[in-house]
Amino acid sequence: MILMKDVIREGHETLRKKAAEVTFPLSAENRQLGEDLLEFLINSQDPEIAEKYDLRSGIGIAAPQVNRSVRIFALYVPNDHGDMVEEIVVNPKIVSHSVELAYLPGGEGCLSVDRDVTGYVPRPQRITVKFFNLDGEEKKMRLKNLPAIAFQHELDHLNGVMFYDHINKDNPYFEVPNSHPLE
Ligand SMILES: O=CN(O)C[C@@H](CC1CCCC1)C(=O)N1NCCC[C@H]1C(=O)Nc1ccccn1
Ligand code: NI
Repeated sequence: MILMKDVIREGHETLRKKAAEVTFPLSAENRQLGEDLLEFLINSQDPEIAEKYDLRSGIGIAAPQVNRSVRIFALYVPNDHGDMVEEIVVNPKIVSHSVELAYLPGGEGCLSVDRDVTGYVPRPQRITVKFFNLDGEEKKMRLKNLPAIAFQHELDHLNGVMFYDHINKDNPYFEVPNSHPLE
């Protein structure tokens, strides 16, 4: 199982690399990696397991965060209806996005960042994405609000981008035009 000791922190060069696409059929280790990433999220949101193994709660985690520079991440995040978006995402692409932006009113954090970085991280509120599952089947999905923000935060990790790269330097709480805080 993935533990916090396996999560690399800012300053580690892998967090700034562009991760490589994976080919199908997946190698045994890439399939296991995808399963381990999702398992980490589920564990991290279980109070007993999280306390037992000292896990920081996560709604997403990307392979580069455990020092594997491949285009795989997992999501385990509630949508607006309270249903969990539970996905192992391989070779993702954003195919279209809204003009409207959204951001978490409390800003974003990251399991690879052991400090609070204040400021809004504006991202398209709605996205249409394409990716493959572990079996190489292509999936197309429309996401909005928290699942959309999480997907984009994880996709950033595959491109060596950290959430604070998006924060307006001059005014971290800059009310980005056409953007809405997620209530
Ligand atoms: O790359 C992946 N990571 O770095 C884990 C991050 C990913 C999320 C950050 C913003 C969007 C995706 C993560 O899940 N967190 N970051 C550290 C604090 C805890 C946790 C979090 O934001 N939880 C949360 C947020 C909103 C609602 C409910 N829970
Ligand atoms: Ni992160």
